[in-house]
Amino acid sequence: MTTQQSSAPLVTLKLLNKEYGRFTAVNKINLEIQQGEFLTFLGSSGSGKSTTLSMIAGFETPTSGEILLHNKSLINVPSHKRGIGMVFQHYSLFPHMSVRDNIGFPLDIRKTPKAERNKKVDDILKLVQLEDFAERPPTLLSGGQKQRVAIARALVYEPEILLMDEPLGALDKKLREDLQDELRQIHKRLGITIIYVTHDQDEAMRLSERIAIFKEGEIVGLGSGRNLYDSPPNAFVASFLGNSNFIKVRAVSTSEAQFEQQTLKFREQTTPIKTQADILLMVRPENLHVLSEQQAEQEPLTVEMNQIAATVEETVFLGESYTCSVVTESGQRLMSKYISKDHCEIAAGTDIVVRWNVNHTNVYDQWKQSDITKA
Ligand SMILES: Nc1ncnc2c1ncn2[C@@H]1O[C@H](COP(=O)(O)OP(=O)(O)OP(=O)(O)O)[C@@H](O)[C@H]1O
Repeated sequence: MTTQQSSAPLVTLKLLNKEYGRFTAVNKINLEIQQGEFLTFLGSSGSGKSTTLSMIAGFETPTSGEILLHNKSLINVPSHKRGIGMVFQHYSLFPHMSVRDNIGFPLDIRKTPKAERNKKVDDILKLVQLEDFAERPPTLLSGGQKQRVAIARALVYEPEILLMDEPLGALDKKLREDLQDELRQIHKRLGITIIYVTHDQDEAMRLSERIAIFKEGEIVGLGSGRNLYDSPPNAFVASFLGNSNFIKVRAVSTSEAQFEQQTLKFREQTTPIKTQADILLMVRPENLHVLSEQQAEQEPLTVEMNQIAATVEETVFLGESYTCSVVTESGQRLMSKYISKDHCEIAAGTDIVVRWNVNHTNVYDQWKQSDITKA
C-alpha cells in the first residue's frame, strides 16, 4: 500500500523486504513518510514492526528493497550517520552519570562546544520537565522519569527523525497516558518526524497522525486513526481496531443482502458487490441502537436505516456506558454500546429491535474467517 501525498516524502520505503532464512519477517513494504509526521506502526507481536524500524535505523540490513531519505538511498549509510534518534523500551542510560551528563552524552561524542552543549541540555531538560532532577543519577529516578531522560538524550542532537520502539511499554497505564500527552506536545513543539512502534491501539490512536497496521510482515491498513476506525479497508483492520459486529450474509443486489426475514441495505461499493456473493457486513457497537418494540412502533423505520429483530441476552454496566448483547432468531450475536445517561439497563429476555444507519455499514467481499477471529 502506498500513500498519495502532494509534498515530497522525507522517508520512502520501496519493496522493503527482510528474510531470516526461509522466514519472511517484512514482505515488500511500500510506504512514504512525510516530514514532521507522527506515524505509528501498529500490529500484534511478530508482525514485523520492529524489524522495519530497525532497517530504517540501520541496525538490520534489508534482504532487498530500498530505504530513501530525501530521495537518497540509506542502504549503505551506517546507522550513526543517518541523522536518526532512537528510543527503546529499555532506557540504557549510564547509571554512573547524572541526568545532565546522560543527556549531554550525544553532544559530547560529537564534540559540541561546551557553552552550546550546556544550553542545549538545559533547553531539553526544560522540554521534558526534568530541570529539578538534572544532577541525579538515573538510579534515583522513576521509570517514567528515566524514559524522559532517554527521550531527551535522543532529541538533544536534533535528529531529523526520531524512531521509538515501544518506549512506554514498561510503564503503568496512568504514567503511560501522561507521557503520551507529553510526547504529543513535544512533537507539536519541535515539528520532528516520529516513527513509533506499539501494539497498543489506544496509544496509536492518541499519538499518531497516521497509523500503519502490520500483519504478517505487510501493511494492511494505512491512514488516520479516524479513517481506519470509521472505514476499515478490510475485515482484518475492522476486527483489529476496536470492537465490531460482523454479519455474514448473501448479497441479493449491489446494495442489498438478505438476513433472516429482513433485507439489509449498504452503500454501493466502488467495485460493485456481485449478486449472490457471500459478504461480510460490519457495524460498530456504538452505531447499533437498541429499541424496545414499543419505541420501534413509535419511530417508523426510515429508508436509510437497517433493522433486525432480536432478544436481549445481557446488559453490562461499564460506568460511562452500557454494552448490550442481543441474539437474533438464527443465533447471530450482536453488541450495542450506548452512553449510560441516555438509557437504562434493558432486562435479559426482552424482545427488541436493533437499528443502524446504512452509512455506518462497512461491506467486505474478500475476507477469511481468521481475519475476524480475535487472537
Ligand atoms: N534475528 C532474527 N532471526 C530470526 N527471526 C527473527 C529475527 N528477528 C525477528 N525475527 C522474526 O521476525 C518476525 C517479526 O519480528 P518483529 O520483531 O519485527 O515483530 P514485531 O511486530 O516488532 O513484534 P513485537 O511487538 O513482539 O516486537 C517475528 O516472527 C520474529 O520472530
